[in-house]
Amino acid sequence: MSAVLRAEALRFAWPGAAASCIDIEQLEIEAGEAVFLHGPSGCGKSTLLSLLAGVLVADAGRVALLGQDWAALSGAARDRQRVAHVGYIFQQFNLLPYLSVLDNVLLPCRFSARRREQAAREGGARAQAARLLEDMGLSQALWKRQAMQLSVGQQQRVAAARALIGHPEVVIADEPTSALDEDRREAFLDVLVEACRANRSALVFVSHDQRIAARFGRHLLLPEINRAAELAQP
Ligand SMILES: Nc1ncnc2c1ncn2[C@@H]1O[C@H](COP(=O)(O)OP(=O)(O)OP(=O)(O)O)[C@@H](O)[C@H]1O
Repeated sequence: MSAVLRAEALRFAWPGAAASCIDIEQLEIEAGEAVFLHGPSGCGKSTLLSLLAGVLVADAGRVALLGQDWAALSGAARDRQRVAHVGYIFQQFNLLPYLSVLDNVLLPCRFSARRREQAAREGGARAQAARLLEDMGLSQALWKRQAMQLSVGQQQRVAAARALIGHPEVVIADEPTSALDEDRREAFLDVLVEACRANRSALVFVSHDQRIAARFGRHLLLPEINRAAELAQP
């Protein structure tokens, strides 16, 4: 089996912090796996996602995406690697506020030839963006609006469409359903989980919401693998 994400002897401390935030001996995530990552507030879930996606770089040990060690790349090369292979739904969405909804979704295809080529197999980037937005329940009337003019729940769904366009090998989602009502949440998960399953994208999904855990094939309680959390216990 080939892991799309692999962490070994991974250690990370936030600058100025007295102790490590992340200390994980080994973690492998395979293509097509749907991982529900959970644990108490502050246990390091978002930090781990940032390390897996090369937004943060390990202090010690290694994190590799598709066999490529993030630490071996320059900052610019990490950005290119991330946009080519990772769809990231941040807790704060990170949409470009003045760009239209549609242009936000198209961004990965603008910056990555790989994502563009993948989208081209399904009728082109614009057609795929349109399909994803429709699947997410965002009507065409919204597509030309600036992202900042959308509600929080609508922005979450735009961020998800942007993460999925061009079928990245890894989709990372940091509490992406927090602002959605129950119907929207279920529809959102239907689209996200099914898109990842169909494309064999690994999905790493952080949530406190145990009601949705059953949708995921693998459950990872972070304090069980994070020695830093264990050591931090009184
Ligand atoms: N930018 C930062 N600078 C310094 N410390 C940080 C930063 N971001 C997070 N931390 C610290 O790292 C620890 C883990 O935070 P993290 O956000 O990864 O936890 P989490 O499990 O995702 O929490 P939550 O469920 O509340 O979102 C916390 O102690 C937090 O204060």
